Amino acid sequence: MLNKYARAFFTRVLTPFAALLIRLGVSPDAVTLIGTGGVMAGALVFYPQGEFFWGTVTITLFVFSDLVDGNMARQLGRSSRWGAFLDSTLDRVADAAIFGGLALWYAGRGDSLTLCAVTIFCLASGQVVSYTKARGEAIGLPVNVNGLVERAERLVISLVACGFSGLHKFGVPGIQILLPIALWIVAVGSLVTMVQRVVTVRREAAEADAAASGGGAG
Ligand SMILES: CCCCCCCC/C=C\CCCCCCCC(=O)OC[C@H](COP(=O)(O)O[C@@H]1[C@H](O)[C@H](OP(=O)(O)O)[C@@H](O)[C@H](O)[C@H]1O)OC(=O)CCCCCCC/C=C\CCCCCCCC
Ligand SMILES: Nc1ccn([C@@H]2O[C@H](COP(=O)(O)O)[C@@H](O)[C@H]2O)c(=O)n1
Ligand SMILES: [Mg+2]
Ligand SMILES: [Mg+2]
Repeated sequence: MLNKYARAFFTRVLTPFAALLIRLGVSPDAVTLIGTGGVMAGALVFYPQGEFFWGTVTITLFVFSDLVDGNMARQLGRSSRWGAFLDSTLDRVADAAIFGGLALWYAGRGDSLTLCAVTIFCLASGQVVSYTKARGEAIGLPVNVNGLVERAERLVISLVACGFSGLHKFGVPGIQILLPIALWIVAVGSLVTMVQRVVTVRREAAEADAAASGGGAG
């Protein structure tokens, strides 16, 4: 949904910044790599210590690089297969760091085995959601479904809740409840999305196989 409706807005907003980076001689791959490094650092340094506000601020500064790198590649007329591979692969790394950092918090001083498990489920199911599409497309299917909770939704729900939960440390009472609520929403939403994509791939695969065997018989 966000990918459909918010992308155009962010493309407009980020295009001048992407153009500036190009003029400075920065490459799209460098933006992809630095952005991922920044997200990983924010997540793995701050979240395991329960510093959700500063972790989220750091991650937010870098996560938009994922919209800038593709924008730069398109402005340069240099969108490439390698760039698409690098972008998607490092998305998985960044997501693993975000939910991994939160899982480390709950496994340690956050002291909740249940929320640690829910967070690990968010991490794993998010990766599987992305894999279903990548694998479906790799076997030649269109995978004509995005599903309820894509990556942008997973990130926005988790990061907004994390950032606000972090205000607890600045004296806002009760606000830390937002993070567990968000993690449950992302977990359930990712499960639904996984099922939506698997069902779509199953239908598309059956149709493609039927068309292929029908074509062979004729
Ligand atoms: C006082 C309170 C403190 C608050 C602290 C700050 C809170 C900040 C909160 C949030 C900021 C969140 C920003 C998140 C931005 C996410 C941008 C992003 O990375 O989007 C990813 C996506 C890129 O698409 P790709 O094509 O590169 O990726 C594909 C995707 O990963 C596929 O995954 P799948 O969906 O299948 O699981 C893969 O399959 C594929 O391989 C891969 O290539 O970009 C988009 O989707 C575009 C839409 C971006 C929409 C961003 C919306 C940000 C909106 C709101 C920010 C809200 C801020 C509110 C703060 C409130 C605080 C007061
Ligand atoms: N280093 C990169 C990163 C991305 N691309 C191209 O952009 C597409 C992704 O666009 P986003 O707006 O989602 O970032 C990707 O599929 C590549 O075509 C690139 O070439 N090099
Ligand atoms: Mg990108
Ligand atoms: Mg990306």
